[in-house]
Amino acid sequence: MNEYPVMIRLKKKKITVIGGGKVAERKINSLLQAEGNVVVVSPVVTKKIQTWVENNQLTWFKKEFEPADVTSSFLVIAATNKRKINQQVAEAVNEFQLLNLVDDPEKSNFIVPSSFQQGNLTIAVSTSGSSPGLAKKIKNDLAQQFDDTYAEYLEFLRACRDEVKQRVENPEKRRQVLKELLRDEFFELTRTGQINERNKRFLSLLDDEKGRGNHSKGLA
Ligand SMILES: C[C@@]1(CC(=O)O)c2cc3[nH]c(cc4nc(cc5[nH]c(cc(n2)[C@H]1CCC(=O)O)[C@@](C)(CC(=O)O)[C@@H]5CCC(=O)O)C(CC(=O)O)=C4CCC(=O)O)c(CCC(=O)O)c3CC(=O)O
Ligand SMILES: NC(=O)C1=CN([C@@H]2O[C@H](COP(=O)(O)OP(=O)(O)OC[C@H]3O[C@@H](n4cnc5c(N)ncnc54)[C@H](O)[C@@H]3O)[C@@H](O)[C@H]2O)C=CC1
Repeated sequence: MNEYPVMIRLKKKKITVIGGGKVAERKINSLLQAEGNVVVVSPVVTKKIQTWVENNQLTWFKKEFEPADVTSSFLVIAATNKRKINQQVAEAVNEFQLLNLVDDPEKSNFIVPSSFQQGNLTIAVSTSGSSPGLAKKIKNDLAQQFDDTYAEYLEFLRACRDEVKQRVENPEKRRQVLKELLRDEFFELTRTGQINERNKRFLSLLDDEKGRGNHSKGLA
């Protein structure tokens, strides 16, 4: 069976993590990056989780798991070191809730890939649980390759995309201009800091398309 990869928007969504150990800490770290409203249920938590509590970045219920803890959660992670407790969490959720058991991929309806972000670029690697360690290794290799030039390049591409949407009506021409921006030349001009030259070349692409001398406000 293949999983279906998605990018979930968690902003302000209630997320409940049962357990507050090393694995819970790792999952919470990325949930906070996504601005989820994180609630932790655990008698004990790591130092780092305590720091997040002190900084009001999450809510901690210092207690053992009870089924009522997960009734109103959008997403639930069972991350205790006790298999039996994690199974009880699985029994407490309904079929419409997102559920991850850190020790039982089969009973989870989602698993977490190894991922990193470089600006608006997200690279996520999954092995469907075959080897989380390999997923991490591949992610680390890719992180070397996709340096911060990509974040800057993506900002440029985003601005161009907005401009093209406004100014080029013909869908085929739109696609053509957007495709031209993926040429190595535009990446290299970004990498070497030749921003004026890069933006000028973009505008000339637009002018070519329109056949007249338009000038952009955003990227001129
Ligand atoms: C199925 C899945 C469910 C889930 O957690 O979503 C799952 C399950 C399990 N992991 C286990 C072990 C380890 N997990 C890691 C690391 C990560 N594990 C992550 C995800 C996933 N782990 C999901 C599948 C992802 C996929 O394959 O696509 C990452 C990618 C994401 C994250 O957790 O944020 C994160 C890397 C983060 C990063 O990039 O830094 C390491 C390495 C390390 O810690 O350095 C080890 C030790 C080495 C090893 O065992 O390989 C065990 C055995 C526990 C035991 O021994 O009892 C189970 C349980 C089982 O297999 O049944
Ligand atoms: N999916 C993954 O990426 C990985 C999963 N694992 C699995 O994750 C499990 C947890 O690992 P760690 O975080 O290292 O363990 P840990 O021992 O550091 O933390 C366990 C946490 O569970 C809490 N807990 C125990 N009983 C509880 C209860 N009744 N209600 C609420 N919280 C309770 C403890 O207070 C503690 O905070 C391991 O047993 C292992 O099977 C391990 C490595 C990676």
